[in-house]
Amino acid sequence: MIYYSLNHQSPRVSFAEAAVKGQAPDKGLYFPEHIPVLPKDFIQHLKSKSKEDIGFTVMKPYVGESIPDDVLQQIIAETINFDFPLVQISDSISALELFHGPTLAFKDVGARFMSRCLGYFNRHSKTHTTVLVATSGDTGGAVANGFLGVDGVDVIILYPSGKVSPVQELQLTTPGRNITAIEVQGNFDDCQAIVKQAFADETLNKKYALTSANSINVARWLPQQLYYFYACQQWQFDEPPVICVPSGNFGNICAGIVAYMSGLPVKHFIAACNANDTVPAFLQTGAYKARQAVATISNAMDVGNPSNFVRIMELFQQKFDGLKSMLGSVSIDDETTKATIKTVKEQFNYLLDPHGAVAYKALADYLSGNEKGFILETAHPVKFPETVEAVTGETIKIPESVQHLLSKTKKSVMLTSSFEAFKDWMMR
Ligand SMILES: N[C@@H](CCOP(=O)(O)O)C(=O)O
Repeated sequence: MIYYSLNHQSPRVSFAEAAVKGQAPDKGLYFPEHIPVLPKDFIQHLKSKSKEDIGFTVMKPYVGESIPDDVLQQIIAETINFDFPLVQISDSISALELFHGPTLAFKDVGARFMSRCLGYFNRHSKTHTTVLVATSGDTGGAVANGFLGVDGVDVIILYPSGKVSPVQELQLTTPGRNITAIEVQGNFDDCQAIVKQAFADETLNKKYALTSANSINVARWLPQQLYYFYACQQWQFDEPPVICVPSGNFGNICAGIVAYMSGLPVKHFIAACNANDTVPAFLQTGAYKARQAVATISNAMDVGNPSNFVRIMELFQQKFDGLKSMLGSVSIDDETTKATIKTVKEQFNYLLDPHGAVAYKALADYLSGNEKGFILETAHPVKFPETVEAVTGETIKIPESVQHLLSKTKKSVMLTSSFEAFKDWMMR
C-alpha cells in the first residue's frame, strides 16, 4: 500500500514511512492510495472468524510489506487481547463497548497497534523516535499506556489544563519513564496546533525524529476499523445497522467509513457531537468553519477543528451530496446528555458515559420504524464519575485499573499555549 499526502505536495510513501513521519512534510495527512475491497465470502462469514483473523485480514493490505506477516500477527494479537462486546440496551439500540482495554477507552486499540509497529521499525533501523500527541482526554492515557517502556521511543503528551477528567489526567501524568505530560494553558485545538507546527519546524526536526500518535498517524487511525468488524460479527438482525459514533477529531468514524467502503454492510453513519458542532454546521450549510473548542461534559470530543474531516471528504471524493447520503451529524448539548444518562439508566438499567450518551440520544432521535443500530460506547463511565454519579445518584464501582491510579501523584510541565514556549522547552 502506498500513502499520499492530502496536500499533494509530498512524495508517496510506504506504511512504515507514513507511520514514522506521522504527518507528510507538506503538512498534509497521509491517505491510502486505494481502499481494499475485502472478499464477499470473508464478510459473509465474519461470525465464524476469530478476532485475530479479522484483524490480520483487515490490516494486512494497509501494512503491505512494511512488517512481515508473523510479526503483524503477533502485533494484532497483542493489540486486541480484550473484549469488544455488543450489548443490547433497548429493542432498537445496542452499544459496542470499547472500554474493556487497559485505559478504559477505545483509543487503546490504535495506541497499542501503533506502539508495537513503531517498536518494530525502531528495532530494525536502530533509530530513536519522539512521539508528540495532543489529547482532549482519552488519547493521552491510551498512548501513555501503549508506549510505556517501548524501545527507542519518548512520548510527549500535550493536554489542556483543567479540561480533562481527573482519572484521564492521572492516566497520562503518572506513568513516568519515557512518558512526559505537558499541561497547556489553552484548549485541545491549541495542543493540536502546537503538535502540527512542531512537525513542520526545521530546528526541532533536526534535533528529534518526530512523529504523531494522534489519529493523524495512519498506524493509529486505521486499526480503529476493527471495532466495526467486531460489531458486525455480533450483529443479530437482517438489516444492516445504523452506526452512531461520538465524534471529536473524527478519526474513529472515518475508520468506520473505510470499513464500510471495504464491504462491511452499514445502513447509515451518524457523527454525534457535543456543543463543538463544526461538522453538524458544515453538513447543514455546506460551509466548513473551524471554531474554537468549548468545554463540555463529554470532554474527549471538545475539538473545534477535527483533523480527520479532510480524510472523510477524500473518501467521498470531495462530493458533498455523496457524503450527506451516508453521513449525518448532530450536536447534543450537556443538559440533554445528562438527561439521557438518567433516562437510559432508569429505563434500561444501562449506564452510559457522557460520550456514549451523546451518541445514544443522536441515534434514538434518528431511528424510525423498525430501524436498528448501535452506538460506540467509547469510554467507561468511571472515567467521569462526577457527572455520572451526580445524574444517577448512584456510586460507580471503581475497577482495579483505576483504583491503583488514585494514590498516585500527577507530574506535568505547565506551559502557555504558544508554540515558542513549547519549542523552547523542547530545545532545552
Ligand atoms: N478525542 C481525542 C482527541 C484526539 O483524537 P485522536 O483520535 O486524533 O487522538 C482524545 O481523547 O484525546
